[in-house]
Amino acid sequence: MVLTLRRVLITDEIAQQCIDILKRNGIEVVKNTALAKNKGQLLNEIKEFDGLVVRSGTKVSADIINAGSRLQIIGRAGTGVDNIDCEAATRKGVIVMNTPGGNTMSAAEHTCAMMCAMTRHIPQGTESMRAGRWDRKKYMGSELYGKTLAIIGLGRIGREVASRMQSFGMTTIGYDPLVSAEESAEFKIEWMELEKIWPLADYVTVHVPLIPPTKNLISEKVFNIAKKGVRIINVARGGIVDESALLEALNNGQCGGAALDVFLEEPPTNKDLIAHPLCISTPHLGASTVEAQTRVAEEIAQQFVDAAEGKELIGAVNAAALSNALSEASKPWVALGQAMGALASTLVPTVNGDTQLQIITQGSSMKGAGAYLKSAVLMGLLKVQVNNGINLVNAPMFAKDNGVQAKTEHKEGSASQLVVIIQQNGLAPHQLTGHAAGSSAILTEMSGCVFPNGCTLGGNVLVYTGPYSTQTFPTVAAAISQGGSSITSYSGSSEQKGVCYSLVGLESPLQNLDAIKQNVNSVHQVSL
Ligand SMILES: NC(=O)c1ccc[n+]([C@@H]2O[C@H](COP(=O)([O-])OP(=O)(O)OC[C@H]3O[C@@H](n4cnc5c(N)ncnc54)[C@H](O)[C@@H]3O)[C@@H](O)[C@H]2O)c1
Ligand SMILES: O=C(O)[C@H](O)COP(=O)(O)O
Repeated sequence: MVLTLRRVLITDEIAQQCIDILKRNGIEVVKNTALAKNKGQLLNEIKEFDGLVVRSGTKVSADIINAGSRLQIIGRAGTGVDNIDCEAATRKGVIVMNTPGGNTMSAAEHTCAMMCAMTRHIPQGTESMRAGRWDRKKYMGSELYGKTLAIIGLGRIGREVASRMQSFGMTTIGYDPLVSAEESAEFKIEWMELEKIWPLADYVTVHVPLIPPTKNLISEKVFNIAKKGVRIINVARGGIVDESALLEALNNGQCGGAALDVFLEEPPTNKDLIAHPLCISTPHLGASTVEAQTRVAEEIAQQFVDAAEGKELIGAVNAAALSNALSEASKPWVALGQAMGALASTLVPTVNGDTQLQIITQGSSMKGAGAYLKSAVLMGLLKVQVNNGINLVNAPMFAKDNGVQAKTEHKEGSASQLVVIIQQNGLAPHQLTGHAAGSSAILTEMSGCVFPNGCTLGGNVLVYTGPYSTQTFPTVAAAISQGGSSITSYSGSSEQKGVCYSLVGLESPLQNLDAIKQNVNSVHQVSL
């Protein structure tokens, strides 16, 4: 899959470095931040661009993505991709990428700053002095020292917040379903289940993505079992803290303070929450530092350039297979997977909901390769049927839509190889085996028939079966020549149960296979 990035549209405020890097690499850039708030115009404009760069301000909905007839890549200069319909992008084969590490420090520092400011009433004190008051008694604070901070989400930002607040003398406890207690202990965070955390925490800070399990994570139920006066910090995403429950808890004293950088709707519509004397807030400023903005602008631009040059694909959130397809070591394996998928499609009457695939990686160097080779095999398998732009990004989704079941398995062993088994209900399974040699994809076995010298896969290939006969190849060769093509390679397999496979490389595809059909058991034409 080659990206052709000629024109890129930027619809949010991004540092100049992004534009400079893209332009230096011959990419035309249009920056129009007004489009973030004008969906109608964006729907119209997007048609003219190959790439789109946004921050959190532009809602990249399914209709915008589908209107982007030449759109190939969406870049998020930042972390959260919840403003991008990633499912719609994947379905259309559009890569979504972000720059997750670029603003970690800024977001962590903002979290800590808000925690301090909330605890010592700094915004309220500033406001009162601006109003000419000297309210020393009203703004009595408390110490962070000795208090317990619960960190929900122990990823990049959560860990940075932990180390900073530990230096204030806070005890850090936390939860993350993907981080073990042992790993968490390495960051001096005591891992606990959420139910245990709530009654212990003086402060709760959330650093999770907004996904269905984290929506309203901090709810009325949590406030009911939390320590009276618990303070809440949200520099992650609006919607993780239930804003109505928070307001209610601030009003009834169950919550002693809130520090919010992000909101369910931005700008926020819950004015009573923002106006509450115990709530301090900032307009989504977590990543708004010169350093973070420079980093994310440079990173997203460089990632676009590298992807366009086919060098590497960094930061793609919906294209694991494609990321691997650009690495030198994986490239021939991805090509092999696609070719074996296409050959597998010739072994069943039609690929449908009855089709089951088993993708087996063998050899220690292939451990973990199943995840991306599955996309490659599915792309090859479905390519013939799905005309509508199937690629390594959307192949698993098309497979799911078609009811194709695909399982991966890894087996240890000294030799590295890929095995694809295709089966349909009531029919015998067929197995294909292959490996990569240098930059070539080699098929060694097809349905029990062995290619003694291996068959190098690629290009337009005619696959025919029949009993071994010295007569068959000359008649097929004559038909190819009459059909206006010529032969570039030939591989014949051993005979198994009276059948052998022949793979004939063609200079150009044939329009009609009728002349060949008369002389063989079966014939298919595939592009590998
Ligand atoms: N306010 C800002 O300007 C700003 C800046 C940067 C990032 N963010 C946001 O901060 C959040 C965290 O960013 P990050 O870079 O640390 O992400 P990350 O991916 O490094 O960490 C997120 C962690 O949350 C964990 N998690 C997922 N589901 C969970 C659940 N149900 N309970 C507990 N933990 C769960 C994940 O396992 C992961 O470890 C994201 O929502 C991001 O969009 C906001
Ligand atoms: O997820 C992120 O990276 C932050 O929320 C920053 O968003 P922003 O780029 O719109 O400031």
